[in-house]
Amino acid sequence: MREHGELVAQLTDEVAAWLPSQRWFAGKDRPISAVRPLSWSTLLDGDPLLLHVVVEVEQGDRREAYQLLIGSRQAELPDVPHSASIGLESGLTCYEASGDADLTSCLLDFMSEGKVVDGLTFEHEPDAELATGLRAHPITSEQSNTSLVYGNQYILKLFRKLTPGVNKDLMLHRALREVGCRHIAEPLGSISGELDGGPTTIGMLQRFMPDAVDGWVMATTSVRDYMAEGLPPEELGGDFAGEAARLGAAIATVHADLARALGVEDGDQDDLDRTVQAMLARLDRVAASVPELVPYVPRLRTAFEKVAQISGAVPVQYVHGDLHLGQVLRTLNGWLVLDFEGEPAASFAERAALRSTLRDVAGMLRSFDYAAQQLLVGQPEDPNDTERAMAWSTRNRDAFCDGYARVAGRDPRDQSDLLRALELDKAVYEVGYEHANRPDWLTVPLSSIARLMTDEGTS
Ligand SMILES: Nc1ncnc2c1ncn2[C@@H]1O[C@H](COP(=O)(O)OP(=O)(O)O)[C@@H](O)[C@H]1O
Ligand SMILES: O=P(O)(O)O[C@H]1O[C@H](CO)[C@@H](O[C@H]2O[C@H](CO)[C@@H](O)[C@H](O)[C@H]2O)[C@H](O)[C@H]1O
Repeated sequence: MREHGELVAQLTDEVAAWLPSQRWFAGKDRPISAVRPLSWSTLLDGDPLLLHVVVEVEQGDRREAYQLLIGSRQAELPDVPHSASIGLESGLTCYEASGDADLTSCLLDFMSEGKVVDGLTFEHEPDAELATGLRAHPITSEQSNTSLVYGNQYILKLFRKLTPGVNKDLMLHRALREVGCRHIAEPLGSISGELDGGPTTIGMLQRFMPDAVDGWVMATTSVRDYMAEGLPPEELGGDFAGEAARLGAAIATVHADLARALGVEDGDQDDLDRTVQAMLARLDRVAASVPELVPYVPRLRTAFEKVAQISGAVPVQYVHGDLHLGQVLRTLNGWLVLDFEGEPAASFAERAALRSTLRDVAGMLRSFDYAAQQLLVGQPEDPNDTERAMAWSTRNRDAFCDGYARVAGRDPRDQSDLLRALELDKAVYEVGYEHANRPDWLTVPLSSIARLMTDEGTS
């Protein structure tokens, strides 16, 4: 089909060896059996060369599509991290090019010009005028995709694992912008290609907030202060509870905006039954690959089955789907919510499904636990540290729920069975996520499950 297919085909073994060391590669739980190119586009020709490549990664019965930006030069590796090097092929140095600012500026230029380049469509949103010629650097914070910041003005997220169709992140950002939501970074452009015969979003451009700090950084700084000082949380300079309450209020506002933009449906018993089935299925799936989860399975099942007995309808709507502290940014003007893509491992249908807003509340409550516990990872067990970490978590979880309740007019803690089950379901998801992505962190969700199972999960 397009030029440079031979180079792409020759690189597959090198790509297979290189993928497992990439933070964004979500298949670290199984060996790779094959890598096959699905499509490639030449974005810059000559020396250097920039190729956009979609590969299918086969791991036993699992097949997933990932996108790569491959740079290739006759010279040695340019100034990019050593880990970017993929291999030498036909005398060319081939490397992951997202860190090569000489190559990546064309992505913004193409969006600004609204170009179609070798099968990829670059667009700006109808009312957006984009600057050109800006150089980009990849962000360094924890993330499942790869984001490039252009001149402190724009941020382009390249979705690594691809699912066919318009990405939910882009779809919900557009809907929220339509209703004037104050808590999102404005969507400005997108890149799409083709996967499984249909147009598929591969990148989204948004306004970059240079003055922003992400919630995870703020929260973990506060935890560190708390663990180091030995003072009650409210006496600390870095107390996070006020922010946690404002964050709760912002999330309730985003939920109301999503409902205004895209509607709310009355949930029924079938919805609850489906929720329980999905929780049980996820539990079985994760327990089958993570033996450490197995002892908790019977009690987790009981907590999930309780959801089917909830009386009264639980309304459903579009929600964020994977809300945590790394998905929210504190700017000078308040909290912004990022990344409405949903859980990276979920299928397209799961991400598109309407859900209870409590799912997002549960996600954020889990994140307060994570922030509190991450300092303990790899440390010898000390009950005092654990107690302090949990005190920080409880204080901030309560503040978040208070802020949410003030705006929503209903307190999420009032639906305790559903909230607890959703939190446990999220923790089960995290066990699977950590097992596949960050095995060293597996103890974080596992210890939460152990605790939630013994203390009946009061928040
Ligand atoms: N508009 C923005 N302005 C400033 N920083 C941003 C913006 N969007 C994302 N970020 C930074 O990038 C990080 C990852 O973004 P996110 O959309 O959550 O990516 P991923 O889906 O890969 O996890 C965030 O935690 C935040 O630090
Ligand atoms: O941000 P993503 O959409 O990529 O979400 C995935 O990665 C997250 C980690 O980067 C992961 O979140 C888990 O770790 C966070 C700390 O790094 C913590 O705040 C979250 O509560 C915890 O779930 C997320 O689950 C995963 O889908």
